[in-house]
Amino acid sequence: MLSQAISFDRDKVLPAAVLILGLSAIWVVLTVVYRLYFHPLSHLPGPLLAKVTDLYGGYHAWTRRNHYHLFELHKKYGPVIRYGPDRVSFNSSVAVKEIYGASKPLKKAAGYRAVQLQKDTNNLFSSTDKGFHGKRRRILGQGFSEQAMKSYEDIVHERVDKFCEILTKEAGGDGWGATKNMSKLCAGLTFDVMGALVFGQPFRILEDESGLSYVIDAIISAARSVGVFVHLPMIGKNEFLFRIRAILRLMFLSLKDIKNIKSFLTLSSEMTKERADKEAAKAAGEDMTKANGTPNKDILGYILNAKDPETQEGLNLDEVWGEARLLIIAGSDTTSTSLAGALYYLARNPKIFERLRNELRCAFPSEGDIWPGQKLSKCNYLRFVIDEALRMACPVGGILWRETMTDYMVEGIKLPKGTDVGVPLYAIHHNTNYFTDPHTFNPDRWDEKVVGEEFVALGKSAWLPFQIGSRGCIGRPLANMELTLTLAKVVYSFDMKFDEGKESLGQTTLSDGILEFETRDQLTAETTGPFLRFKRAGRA
Ligand code: HEM
Repeated sequence: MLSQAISFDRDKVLPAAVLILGLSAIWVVLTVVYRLYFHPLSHLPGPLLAKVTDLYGGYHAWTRRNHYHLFELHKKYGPVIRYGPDRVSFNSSVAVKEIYGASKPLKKAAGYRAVQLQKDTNNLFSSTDKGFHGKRRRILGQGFSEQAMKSYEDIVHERVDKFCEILTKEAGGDGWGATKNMSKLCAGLTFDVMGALVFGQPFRILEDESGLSYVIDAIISAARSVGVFVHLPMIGKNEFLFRIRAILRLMFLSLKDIKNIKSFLTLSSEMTKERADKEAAKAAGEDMTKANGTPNKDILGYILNAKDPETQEGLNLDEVWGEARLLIIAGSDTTSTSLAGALYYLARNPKIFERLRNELRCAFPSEGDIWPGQKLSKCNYLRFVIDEALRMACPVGGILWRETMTDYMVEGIKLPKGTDVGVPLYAIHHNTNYFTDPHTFNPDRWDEKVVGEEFVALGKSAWLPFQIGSRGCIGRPLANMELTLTLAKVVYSFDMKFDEGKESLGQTTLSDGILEFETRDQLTAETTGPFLRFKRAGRA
């Protein structure tokens, strides 16, 4: 009986399986042939596999060297590459304007849904809907106004001073402090600043007192999967894959990572609730303390009270929590990468370091006089050093995909509706059409008096660490405040040198043997080092 049943099943199942396999194989072959020879983008150059499947880009995102890979590919294939069946990468400033400029018929690509932090709640960063984004940006924008920025100065200043204090902690008889892994220390600073600015209380990671340094690990590990998913449009487009993305994420996480992420979720939820309760308990404005004659608040203080100027709607607690987490994530890694990058290039270039110190010492009688504001923004060389660090070690070095909402032309190339397009930031920042010797750290390239107005304008057209347009970085003024203040204070007061045994850590060698500070791209970046030692410097 049993053998009869099996043979009966086999008689039916086998041909069905063969049929399904056969049809699938035909479907795969037809899809490949279509994508290679008949697709509207089939005439564009690019790696064969990328033309056939998005898994090619997904794989390179997984290696976290996608930005370096795109740079090499553009060198090989030219300014336009097909980097997925329906994806095109452009390496030109014309494309920057046509893709990211204001009022273009493009929106964030479907891959961004992967950045959605809560199940069904979008945030400012993840939303692909222009209407939703406009409303949300009007609300969050109130936490980044000029007046708001002024009110944050005290908090940032306090954390930067703590950062400086740590540099020569444990100094020996020769005055040189113990070696510091600057990626770690800069992350401590920027996470502390974001904790203080978002929730009104620093995480105190710098002091290593609070036991909250796991927050950094949690965010870095969570970013790994996001950095891959954002390059896999199927995760945003296919509802099933989108719903199971939490399970897919497990492939990128260890048990420790999961524990850290869970703890961060609980912590941020509790801090948001606590902050909202405080705000509710007081009349608006009652919790302001005076600093420099301006009201002192944190970002949640603004967000909790903010209303969309057009609709008068505010955010509910869940939405506030989502935005709070987004701000911690978006505002910490990015700024710490730029800071670590700038310190790496300053340590590598003692003449540039000295010139910067001279500028600062002429501008300020003592370190204590360094404060955000006009005097600091007039330090042009400091600005050039930061802009150059943001070019070389761009914290978001990959490609930020946008989807065409109609048939659309970029660089004269007709793209069907639904095509993902973008400009890879690392690649354009190292494009010789805009930057001579692009792998050389040269702040003078931003000085009109040295290279001329035209040349600076050319560079600026291809410099977009904060992205441009309506989806550009909302936190740019805050990042600028942190970067200028920290670098000014460090360079003003400290000598620095590499730890000789660890000098080569945290660097990468590109294909032609060029050495650079390594950024491991996972939408934002993970970095190591530089490993530096500091000593309080006397005044000549
Ligand atoms: C040097 C530091 C920073 C760099 C290089 C940077 C870079 C960027 C870039 C390239 C984008 C566009 C991303 C995209 O199109 O997908 C962006 C967006 C964003 N950034 Fe930053 N960022 C920095 C610091 C900050 C800080 C300090 C904050 C918050 C306090 C912040 C919050 C955000 C938010 C919320 C968005 C989404 C804006 C929107 O879609 O409207 N960033 N950033």
